[in-house]
Amino acid sequence: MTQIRLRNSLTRKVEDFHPIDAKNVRMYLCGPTVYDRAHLGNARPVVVFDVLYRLLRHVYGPEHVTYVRNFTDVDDKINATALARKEAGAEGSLEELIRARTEETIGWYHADMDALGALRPDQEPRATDYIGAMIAMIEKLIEDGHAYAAEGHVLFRVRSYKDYGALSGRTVDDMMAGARVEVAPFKEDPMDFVLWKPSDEGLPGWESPWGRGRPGWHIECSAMSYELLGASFDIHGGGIDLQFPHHENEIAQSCCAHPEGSFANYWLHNEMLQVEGKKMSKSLGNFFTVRDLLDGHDGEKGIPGEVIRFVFLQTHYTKPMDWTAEKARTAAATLRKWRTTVDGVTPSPEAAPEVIAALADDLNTAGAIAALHKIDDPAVLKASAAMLGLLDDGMGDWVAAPEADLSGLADKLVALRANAMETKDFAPVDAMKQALVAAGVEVRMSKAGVELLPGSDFDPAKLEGL
Ligand SMILES: Nc1ncnc2c1ncn2[C@@H]1O[C@H](COP(=O)(O)OP(=O)(O)OP(=O)(O)O)[C@@H](O)[C@H]1O
Ligand SMILES: [Zn+2]
Repeated sequence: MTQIRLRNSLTRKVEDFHPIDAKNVRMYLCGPTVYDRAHLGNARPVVVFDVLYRLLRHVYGPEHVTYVRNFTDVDDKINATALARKEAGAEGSLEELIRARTEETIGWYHADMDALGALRPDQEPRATDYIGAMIAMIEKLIEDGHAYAAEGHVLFRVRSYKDYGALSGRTVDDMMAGARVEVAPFKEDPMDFVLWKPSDEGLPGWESPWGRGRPGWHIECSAMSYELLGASFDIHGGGIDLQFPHHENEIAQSCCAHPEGSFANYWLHNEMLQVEGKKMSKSLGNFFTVRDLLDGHDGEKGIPGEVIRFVFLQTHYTKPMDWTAEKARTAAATLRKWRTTVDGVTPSPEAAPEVIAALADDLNTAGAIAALHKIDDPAVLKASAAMLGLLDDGMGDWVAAPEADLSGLADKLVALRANAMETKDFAPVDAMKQALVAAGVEVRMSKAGVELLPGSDFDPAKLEGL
């Protein structure tokens, strides 16, 4: 059996992965808060953990892996969008408008992530369906002295959990110095965080032993993962931005409420998609949505989901990355070439061992892509690309047969270059290159010859007159 190795944020080391039960390998990923369209950064964990899911299914068998990703459907931002609609004159109660907003957003999320070739998780629990489980967990924490009720709130007593900070590798005092902790009169300690809080009149709320209210964000994941995966499971994932405080708090809650378990044994964090060195995020306003990119926006043509996926996979998940149009162009050219090769081919039963080995080595997706480049057999290429969610028959619509005769143009460019060598006037070569690039064709010139590869924005009409 292939030995998977993963970088565990808990130990900060790449470790051999040993599941608790090879017949039921269990993974939990923090999902989106469903108040608006996902931005491109939100898609990175989805693609990264989709590759891990595919690898686990390959190694342990598809029926032996359980992948859970939640929807956070209770949140101030959801309430705010519904309130704004109500104020704008929308029909229905606020509750109905909130429900409509979350339903709509979940629909968008599914459509966008499907377009990126991500498999749906086995379970996609919604927080609002698990409020009872959250209340039960909070009651247990109070009973055991790890939490206390005050003024309609329930707070987790951070100093009651001695390992708090282990995931981030920092002490409580260090964390306090760096974090924006909310000081409130009802808190015993500023580090204590909310498990339950009162709901304002007219906003969603549930009856509880502490009055009408709603859960804090962190307890949602602890309760849902416990209900669906148990007190101990294998892998917990999310973006590095969630490591503190969200994941630190999840660990504290789960380990204190269920000391019989270990919660998650391996923690995996993806690095951020950045824009000019800063995390793409809603709050910084430096984002574009996955849908904008897929459909095209601001005069730019749309980028196929498969191309977006390929661009993500060229950077290791532990490294920050930028999105650039240039990366998309090169990715499209490669995919187009491969798609021509595998057209109509039945995939071989086995993926190439080099591709599996690269993925098993802490999801070395760039290494796996490099291995794909070396495969000669189209049937093996197709089977191997599937490990990365690429070259799927259902995702190839964007590759229309190029109507223009690119090989004729390549010959012409070779001739122009030969002539330019004689005359020392390279202007005609440059002009033709520019025209090709403007038509969405990638031009690769080497001593051996010229290769012309149509990208995702290839427009044969622009080649007229060349
Ligand atoms: N720029 C990014 N790059 C990679 N992953 C990201 C980025 N921004 C958010 N994520 C991840 O997206 C997932 C969903 O997060 P969440 O719903 O909290 O995002 P959000 O609140 O909409 O985003 P933001 O952080 O922009 O406010 C989380 O796993 C988070 O780590
Ligand atoms: Zn979570």
